[in-house]
Amino acid sequence: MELIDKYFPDLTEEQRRRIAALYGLYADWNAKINVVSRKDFDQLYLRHVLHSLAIAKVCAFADGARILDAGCGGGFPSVPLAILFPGARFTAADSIRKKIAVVEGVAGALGLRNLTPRCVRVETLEERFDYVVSRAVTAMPEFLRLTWNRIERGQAGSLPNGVLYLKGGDLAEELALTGKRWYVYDIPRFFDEPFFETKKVVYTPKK
Ligand SMILES: C[S@@+](CC[C@H](N)C(=O)[O-])C[C@H]1O[C@@H](n2cnc3c(N)ncnc32)[C@H](O)[C@@H]1O
Repeated sequence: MELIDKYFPDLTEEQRRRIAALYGLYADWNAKINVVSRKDFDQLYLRHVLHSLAIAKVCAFADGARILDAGCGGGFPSVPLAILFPGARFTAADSIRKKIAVVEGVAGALGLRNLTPRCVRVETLEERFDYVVSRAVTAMPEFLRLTWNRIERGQAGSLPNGVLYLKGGDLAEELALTGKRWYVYDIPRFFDEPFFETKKVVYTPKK
């Protein structure tokens, strides 16, 4: 929790309580359904919670913003973001039922009413979103094929609507293949921990 306080010193009591509760909730769920690699579970706050919150350092979502977490697995990045932005509305989508069961369990225990877990393939969704957030789902050209049509033009936060994706390593070639203009934010601009050394938030607006 100190790690989160270090970079997000202005959390409300409710946000702190919810973030602090994540460890116990994921520990219980992960014992039943493995959604967070057991070898990095003791680094849950660094590798999963803080990593997810890097998106918040790039874009602040307005109240009412509609955000899709495409391929959310156990709820990253959407669960930490939904705690941080209680006025925004998150849809956490994954095609694997047992992963969605974990997200339902965690969100239910936290009383996180601004997050809706959905067991669905994202390319079959019919509703529109202001932003798509994601981590570790598929290569970017394919990811955009799955999600781009779901995004509505506009601005429901500090950046124009678009895709915000957590990525690592050298991505110039992969991003170039999409034919879109990308803005790359190195996470070490926000967080000091060596874990983030090569990690980035990449963003493209829906124009
Ligand atoms: C490596 S996991 C990452 C999970 C989470 N985003 C994280 O970073 O912890 C990739 C997830 O994407 C989901 N996924 C892949 N393609 C999908 C699709 N077309 N629709 C919904 N979920 C998908 C998989 O089921 C899997 O849970």
